[in-house]
Amino acid sequence: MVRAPSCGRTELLSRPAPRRIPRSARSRGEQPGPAGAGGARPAGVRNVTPRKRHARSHGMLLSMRHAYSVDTVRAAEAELMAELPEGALMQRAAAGLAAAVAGLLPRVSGARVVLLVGSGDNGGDALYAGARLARRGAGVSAVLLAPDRAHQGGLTALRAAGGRVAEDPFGVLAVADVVLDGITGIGGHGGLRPDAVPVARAARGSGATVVAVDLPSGVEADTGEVRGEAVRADATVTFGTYKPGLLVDPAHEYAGAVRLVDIGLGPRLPSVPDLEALQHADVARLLPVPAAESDKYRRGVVGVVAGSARYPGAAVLAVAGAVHGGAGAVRYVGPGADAVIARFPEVLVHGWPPSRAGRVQAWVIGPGLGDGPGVAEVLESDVPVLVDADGLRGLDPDAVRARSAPTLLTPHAGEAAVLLGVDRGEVEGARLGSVRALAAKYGATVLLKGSTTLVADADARRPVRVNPTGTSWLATAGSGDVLSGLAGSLLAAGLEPVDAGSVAAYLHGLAARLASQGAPVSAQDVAGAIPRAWGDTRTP
Ligand SMILES: NC(=O)C1=CN([C@@H]2O[C@H](COP(=O)(O)OP(=O)(O)OC[C@H]3O[C@@H](n4cnc5c(N)ncnc54)[C@H](O)[C@@H]3O)[C@@H](O)[C@H]2O)[C@@H](O)CC1
Ligand SMILES: [K+]
Repeated sequence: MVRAPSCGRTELLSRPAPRRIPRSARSRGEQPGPAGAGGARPAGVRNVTPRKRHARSHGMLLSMRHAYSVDTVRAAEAELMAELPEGALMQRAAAGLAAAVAGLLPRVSGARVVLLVGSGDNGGDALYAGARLARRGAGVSAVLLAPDRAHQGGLTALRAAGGRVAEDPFGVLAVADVVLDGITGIGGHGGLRPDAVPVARAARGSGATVVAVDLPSGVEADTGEVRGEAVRADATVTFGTYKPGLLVDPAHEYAGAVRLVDIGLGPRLPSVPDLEALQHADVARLLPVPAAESDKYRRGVVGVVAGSARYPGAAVLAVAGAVHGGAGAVRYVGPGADAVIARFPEVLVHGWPPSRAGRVQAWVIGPGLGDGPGVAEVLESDVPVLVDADGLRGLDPDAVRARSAPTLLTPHAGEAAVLLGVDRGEVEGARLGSVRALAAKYGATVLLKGSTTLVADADARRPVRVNPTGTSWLATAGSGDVLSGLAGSLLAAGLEPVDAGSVAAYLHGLAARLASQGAPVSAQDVAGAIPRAWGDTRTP
């Protein structure tokens, strides 16, 4: 039996379990490395009571998780290596890797460990970690994908520790408990090469727990793209810092639970990362808190233009998100006023046009709007505007660029593809590039919805935010409407667009997890759980 490669969560599969950990039992996320690295565990939120224990056990009280590009990592590593004895950094990586793997095994002694070894230092990490495990009594076999170019020091260490080179790769893989994927790390590009594909597939099909070294081989570290075949890991042990690909789909999906091992890189990394993920403490810090003398205008009033004869429910759901989003009041303009009032009597409803609805500090326009009017008019206002769903159709970049106040666009991949004039698959495959391209095209902040929602600031120098609380239960009709109302409310409360978008995505995902408890959840349930999610982030 092998422990669940939870890394970020400490559960052990306590009953006899297959050597392969079922996906449903795998957690996703990170925790500080054994040497106390500054990472955070996943915002996985399954066990919600008692709250404090839950928040702590998920590491969500820690703040911002950062990811850096390969070039930045290499520069930081070079600086650090220049001050350390040769090979010291790799030994740190290998020690952290071996410790993480040992933590997955009930007993290291007697465990069957297979190393997939490529031609670079990623293979070196695997070999040195294999040597450490072999010294503790594991049976370690190395499958060399490029025998002439395998890391010589690592290979010598493995042999000296009693490990061996496998003569029958598929034979050893068939009976492995754990496979370490050391084919490529940050030096890999373009998916697995053909010779690596059969062994990667055999590892996946073997029932062994697959642990990726630094990154799942075959994924693009900088972008999260997967351009060919890649290793599907149950867990990834990454060194020094997260890489963007570990946090962004589709690569994120290949990484399994991610654990960060501290190799001392932190002080060498720039203060501004390429990508960042909020954690509980960050969200708690950003959430608006009404002051003693606050009135509704000081707290912010959000106007919602949503719904149509065809989609009346969208109005109710967008308003539901807005009501729970921290603004002092919600105004509604559109054909769904009766339904909105029936559900939320506290909402102020107004006749057309939006410009005569009274003072607002932010507008949300688009959910369920159909072909309804209003986008051009709302864009002319001098307050922040969030444009979602139908409001995005035919959206004029010049009209957005000409605005005096910020704009937040919240497309899903299909809508983003139309705005960019590309196929939906292109956006889904290259989410980071797509969200940046959209932000540049519109001069706006863009929230690209998905399992790893991304928020790119209008200012390209700022890091893209990736949301860590996403859950597939959110793929339900109307959940985007709730998100737009929630983000709009936060905009009205005075958050910057990038904060409003990323905090809304965080609360939205957390609310879905709290409401779902692993079962299907409706958009209304998600809206109803926002206050719990809000409170959860503030729980010390
Ligand atoms: N630089 C350092 O100080 C440290 C590096 N470390 C490890 O070193 C790794 C980077 O090592 P390298 O720069 O040697 O690069 P990698 O080992 O990641 O990969 C480069 C090698 O893989 C081959 N390759 C590239 N694309 C491939 C593909 N699609 N399929 C198969 N083979 C492919 C290349 O020909 C090259 O030989 C990190 O990911 C990390 O695991 C760690 O030991 C920590 C310290
Ligand atoms: K790897």
